[in-house]
Amino acid sequence: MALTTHSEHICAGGRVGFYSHQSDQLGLVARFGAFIPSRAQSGQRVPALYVLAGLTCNHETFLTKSGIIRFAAERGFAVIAPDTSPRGAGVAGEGDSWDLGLAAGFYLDATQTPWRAHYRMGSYLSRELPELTSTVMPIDGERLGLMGHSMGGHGALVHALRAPGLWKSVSAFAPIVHPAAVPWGEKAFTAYLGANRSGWADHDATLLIASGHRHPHTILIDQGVADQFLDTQLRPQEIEKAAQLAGQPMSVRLHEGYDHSYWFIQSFIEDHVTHHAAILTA
Ligand SMILES: N[C@@H](CCC(=O)N[C@@H](CS)C(=O)NCC(=O)O)C(=O)O
Repeated sequence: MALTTHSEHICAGGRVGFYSHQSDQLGLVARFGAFIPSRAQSGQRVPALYVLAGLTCNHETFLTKSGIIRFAAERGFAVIAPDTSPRGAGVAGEGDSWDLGLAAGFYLDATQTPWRAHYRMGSYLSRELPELTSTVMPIDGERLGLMGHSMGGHGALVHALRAPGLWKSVSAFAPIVHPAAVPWGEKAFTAYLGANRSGWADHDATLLIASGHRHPHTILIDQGVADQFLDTQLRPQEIEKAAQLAGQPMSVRLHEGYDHSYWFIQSFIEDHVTHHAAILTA
């Protein structure tokens, strides 16, 4: 459980830091970012928001660009930002395309050679990292919320629907809601999970809801209408339809003019922190 500290900085009265550790699940050194609010300095354990970034990003991106830290500080929330894929797995060609391999781990455990040895971000996120952060940081492991952007939005929805007892609250920005039916998901799932689509349903939020998975709290989704990936990769109407049919509480908000970038996230991040706070501090 030893952590290596790469840098730490005072921010919004708390501390933001970037760390690495030897991951059992990944079999490699893994990096993550964390914000610990000042409230935790008095020995109090605080709720944590886990934030999952999208394709091409890393463990720094969400903390740096979303503007979340100021709002987390006000609420007394920690923020934990995992990386978006293993690093150093040595899979041939893993850096060749931006939507597969490096920075494109899709928050799942690969079952296919050559990915399966190290591409285990699913178990890393659902088990190893929460255990680690609740052990070495003043975090209350019973009050964890999960949010993400794009590929990270997919990760947030899937993990929260599969483990609502661990992830007590969930929200997403421009998530890939139905990866089994869009090019990003089809490419990644074929490589990581194999061509047999029957194994994909457990990794697709729309299909999870259709097959009976539920989250007890409202799922908040924000989506920009000028997002360049809206119709090809994201299609929030798919999960909205599934949620309506299933009776899953969900709020899908469409925002005219906003694109896929962190400028969009920055514009609505406060609402997401408020959404999580209403559940985690109830
Ligand atoms: N590289 C892609 C875009 C990738 C992209 O937009 N990634 C999103 C997540 S899916 C992101 O947040 N990128 C980092 C950033 O905007 O800072 C392209 O050329 O179209």
